[in-house]
Amino acid sequence: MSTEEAPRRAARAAQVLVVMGVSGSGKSTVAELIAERLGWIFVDGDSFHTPEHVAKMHAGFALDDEDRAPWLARIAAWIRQRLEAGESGVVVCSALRRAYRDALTGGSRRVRIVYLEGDKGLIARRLAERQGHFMSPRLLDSQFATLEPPGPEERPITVGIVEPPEAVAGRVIARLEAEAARPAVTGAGR
Ligand SMILES: Nc1ncnc2c1ncn2[C@@H]1O[C@H](COP(=O)(O)OP(=O)(O)O)[C@@H](O)[C@H]1O
Ligand SMILES: O=C(O)[C@H](O)[C@@H](O)[C@H](O)[C@H](O)COP(=O)(O)O
Repeated sequence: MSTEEAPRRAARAAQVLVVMGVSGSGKSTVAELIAERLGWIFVDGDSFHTPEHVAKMHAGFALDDEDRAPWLARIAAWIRQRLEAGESGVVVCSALRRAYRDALTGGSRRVRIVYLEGDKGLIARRLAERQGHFMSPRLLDSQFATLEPPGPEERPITVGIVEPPEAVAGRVIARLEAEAARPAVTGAGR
């Protein structure tokens, strides 16, 4: 298969990737590359936050479950719209807890969790260098405390984040391609 054919293959059945992980794990950077390479619609879940919640996080206060519920509902609606329209997409969302991810997937196998896994030290260094973002780097401890890494029953595509973004994105796409070549294993799902 040529490198040009690969993305087209993955795009055949509409699906949505939820790129998750703690703040600074590289979600926005990597998800945008994945979407670009696959030609899928991209949205950053940060754009679904209210100005009040952006200000809260900027001030160094973590969101709680109550804060997050309407944000997750807006992202879930975006996901549903993509699937109903038969469009594939990539959405960035920290989706730290299992319950948040269940709200996003709605139990659909067409919504895939992509987990960017990295250690706190590396991510703290990247956050310290990140410019122009509202999120306070002081919230990293709280992000790790809230994180419930996805279990195998969630069928996550888990990738490390040590390599450059292009390589991390490439690993995710390679996993999707490998699964597309094994339809009997992944199944069409609902
Ligand atoms: N794989 C990577 N290698 C090196 N730097 C990265 C990598 N992924 C992201 N970064 C950098 O780390 C910072 C956090 O990435 P970002 O995409 O904003 O994370 P998130 O969306 O998860 O908060 C950014 O400055 C970004 O350029
Ligand atoms: O659930 C949360 O605690 C917040 O919503 C938080 O996760 C936020 O959405 C982003 O993660 C911040 O932006 P970055 O992840 O891009 O730093």
